[in-house]
Order: sequence, then C-alpha cells, then structure tokens
Amino acid sequence: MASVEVKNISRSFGLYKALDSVSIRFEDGGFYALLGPSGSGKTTLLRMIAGFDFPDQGQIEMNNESVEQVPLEKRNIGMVFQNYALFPNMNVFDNVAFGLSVRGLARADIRKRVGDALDLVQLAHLGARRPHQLSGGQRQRVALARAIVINPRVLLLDEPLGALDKSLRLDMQVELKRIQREIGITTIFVTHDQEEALTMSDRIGILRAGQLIEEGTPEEIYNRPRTSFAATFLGEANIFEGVWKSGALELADGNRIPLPGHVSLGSDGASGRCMVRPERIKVLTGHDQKPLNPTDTMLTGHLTRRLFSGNWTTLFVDHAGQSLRVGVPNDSPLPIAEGDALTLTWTADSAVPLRH
Ligand SMILES: Nc1ncnc2c1ncn2[C@@H]1O[C@H](COP(=O)(O)OP(=O)(O)OP(=O)(O)O)[C@@H](O)[C@H]1O
Repeated sequence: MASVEVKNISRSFGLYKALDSVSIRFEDGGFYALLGPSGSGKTTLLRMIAGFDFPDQGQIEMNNESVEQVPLEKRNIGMVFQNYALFPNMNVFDNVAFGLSVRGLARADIRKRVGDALDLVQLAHLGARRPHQLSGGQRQRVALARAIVINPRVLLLDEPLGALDKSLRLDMQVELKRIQREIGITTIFVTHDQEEALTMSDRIGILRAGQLIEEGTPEEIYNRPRTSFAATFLGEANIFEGVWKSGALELADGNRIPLPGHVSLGSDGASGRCMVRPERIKVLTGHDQKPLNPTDTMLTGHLTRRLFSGNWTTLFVDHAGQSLRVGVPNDSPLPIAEGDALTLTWTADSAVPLRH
C-alpha cells in the first residue's frame, strides 16, 4: 500500500485552469473523498494520480517518491469509474482475470487470485455469467474485483456508485467500505453525493473551480466549516451576515448571534458571517419566551412552509426577509401551522464563524 501526495499541482486546458495549485496528502490506508460541483477538477486530479495526464506544475509522490516519470502501468493503481466498461463477450471470471493475463501470470496463479477477488466481492458463484446477466450492483462489484485483483497500491474510484439506484447504492457503500477495510488499501473516491462522502470517508477534500477550498475529517468539515461554500456544499446551513461586535455577530435588524467563547473572526465593526445548522435550532412557540442561557440567540419569525421528510420535518421560517431552515425530529410534532409566529433559539456553540 502507499500514501499519495500531490504538491501544488496545476493543470490548464487552454486558458481554463482545471487545477490551481492543489496540495493534498492521502494517507496510507485511508479513505479520502473528493467532493465538489461539476467541473471543479475532481476527475482531472484522479487522472494525474493515475498517470493518464500530467500536471503543468507541481509534484505527485507515492510513498514520498516522485512518480512523474513513472508510466501509468508501473504506478500499480486500481481504478473503477462510473462507466465500468466490462468486456461484454467475456464472463465474470475472465473479466477479472484480464489484467493478470496481460501481465503474463501463470494460470494457477490467476485462478487463485481471481477466486480471492471474487470471494472478496461475494461473487464467487457467478464467475461463469456474462455481464448482461448481472444486476447493476453485481457489475459494479465485478469492476471492483477487476481493479483490486492486481494488488494495487492505491484505489481510485470515480463516481463508482453513480449509476446505481438509492437502495443499491446504500448497500454498495457498506460493501465498498468493508472491502476497503479488509484490504486496507489507500482509496481516493470522487463523489457528488455529500452523504456518501460523510459516511464513507476518513477525510474529505472540497474542490471548487480547481482549488482545494477545505480539507478535514467529515466531522470537522460538517461541524466547523471555515467557508460558506463548504458549509452549504456539505449539508444544509443557515448563513448570517452582519458585523462583529463584542464576540457576537450583529445583524442588520439589531439581533445578536453570540459566538462560542466570544471569538469572532474580525475586529469590532468589521463585516462577517457565521453559520448555524438547521438541526441545532430549537423552536419556541407561545409568548414571553426567555433564553435558557444568557448567550443563547433568540430570533423571531413566522413559519412559511413545512417539509416532511420521514424522520425529520424541515421548517422554513422567515426572519426579517431571510428564509431560515430548521430541522425538527418528528417524534415530537410541533403544534404550529404555516403563518404562525415563532421564536428560534440556539446556544452559542451552535454558531460557527466563517472566513468568507
Ligand atoms: N481534456 C480536456 N480538455 C479541455 N478541458 C478539459 C479536459 N478535461 C477536463 N477539462 C475541463 O476541466 C474542468 C474540470 O473537469 P473535471 O472532469 O476534472 O471536473 P469534475 O470535477 O470531475 O466534474 P464532474 O463532477 O462533472 O465529473 C472542466 O471545466 C472540464 O471541462
């Protein structure tokens, strides 16, 4: 297995900078998710690591050694893409064996390794089937077996579950994570799906327009994002704008949002912003509401819409022209209707100051 590190890599296509000085370390054995909008450079980054394409600037290292001069076939990297093109005229066994056959391994050796790979993806019983006789999830597992049978040092997955429907996708997430843990392989995973990134990875990198915006564990990025972009890209967020004043963000209407430890990101009077996750907000109904703690934020508003989504209901609350989202669990239904006045409150440690 291997660690991978990209250092200040840039890549332009014509005038367009698809990657702009990106540096990331992918730890040995880790599961790293690359997340970002369409066109943000995720695939371009994977292609550089695999050796399909080369950076204009910067270095790529595996186990702290430069691989720029190492051709694709010598980098020993397994790959699975969304369009996992299996050979339609070959059965499952031969599809998985292909990479080993072209490397000239002995037949007995191939049989053993393909058997092990198919066991790992729980398809040993389907070795004789052709791809068209498999379900989408089974085909995806064949693609995975084909990638890992060569004992790669790194596994690159580009939207590998993108073509699967929701429930199959959830099963495959569990399966993929189990396989990754079992073989302990360094995995770099590109996804559009924020929930997938949160549940599967040890670390997440968020790309926007070729730049790495933020990087950290799922908990770090979800609980303490540093930018509005990361806050809204990974999960739902209420973003407030105002001016810093005595360790709080003062909104245009005079309401104050105290920050944890009164730590603001600017001097008094400077403009700033902070975010509060919908599930951190509590709803108080009735009159004469008092904060539980002196540093709790209290905002009044009225309910404009409620959106039932199974475990949760999302309330849309208008406060001074801003539509705020509040997530309330459905085990304690609130006796409120659209148009009702209500008070929103949260503790100081629910507010996260943002840099921009
Ligand atoms: N060979 C190429 N020639 C010209 N432009 C390219 C080439 N490859 C990628 N690009 C451009 O570089 C940018 C980044 O593309 P990339 O495929 O890395 O994005 P992505 O984040 O993987 O997007 P998606 O989520 O849609 O797959 C895009 O604007 C794309 O059009």
